[in-house]
Amino acid sequence: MLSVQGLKITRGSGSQQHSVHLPQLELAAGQVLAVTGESGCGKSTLLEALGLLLKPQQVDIFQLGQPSIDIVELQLKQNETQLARIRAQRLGFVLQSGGLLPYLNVRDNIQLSRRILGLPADSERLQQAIATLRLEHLLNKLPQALSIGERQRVACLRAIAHEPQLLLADEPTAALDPHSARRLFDVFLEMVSALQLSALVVSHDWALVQEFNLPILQAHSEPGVTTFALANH
Ligand SMILES: Nc1ncnc2c1ncn2[C@@H]1O[C@H](COP(=O)(O)OP(=O)(O)OP(=O)(O)O)[C@@H](O)[C@H]1O
Repeated sequence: MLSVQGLKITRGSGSQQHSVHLPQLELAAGQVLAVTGESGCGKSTLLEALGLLLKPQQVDIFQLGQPSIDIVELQLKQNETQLARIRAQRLGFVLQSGGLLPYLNVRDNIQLSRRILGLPADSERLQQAIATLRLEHLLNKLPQALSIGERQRVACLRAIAHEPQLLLADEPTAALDPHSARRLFDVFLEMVSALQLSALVVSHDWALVQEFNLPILQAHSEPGVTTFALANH
């Protein structure tokens, strides 16, 4: 669950300044939104703010998870310890860069977030997802021995392995062929439904977004300002 009102983030300064606004967003458990907009409009910036990696200049309401936590209060109090704990427990990230740890094999990369939280390293759900994404034969390999697309699939699985409440994925299918991209979305949506996560997925893949009938959070850009709002279906 995610509830946000009056979110503003400003990056850069002077003529390079760029503001990203999210006037309102309510995301229920089990709901997925596709985030779309042109390159440089602020999609990653928005995800970083919702992922507590970037503190917004302004935000009126920012509630996260179940039971709901008041992020505004924690940010006002600069309670970095608690914010870091929420990031680790409740959030899952798929970064554009993949972000796998190069010295851990695929199995350890996937299990890392579970181990950090003291959960059993493996779970039946995780095994199933590994099988669906056809990653079994890669489990003992290091990331450098994987193709870009394989790394991206591992990064996606790692983001949901600890069963977070909010998944933030930045172009998770960018490096995948259409068939693998579809399979990845299948796994995502299955996990979202099974775990009752909320998810925001940045995607330029219109065909995929339409095929899965995802509601869209659309960027509306003017010079120096981007506003995100739900698109009418
Ligand atoms: N660390 C930073 N410091 C200052 N400005 C930044 C920083 N990161 C991004 N920007 C600027 O903020 C704006 C939004 O960037 P952002 O990466 O969020 O866009 P995006 O929509 O995700 O782009 P893309 O689709 O190309 O990944 C851009 O003008 C970018 O140059």
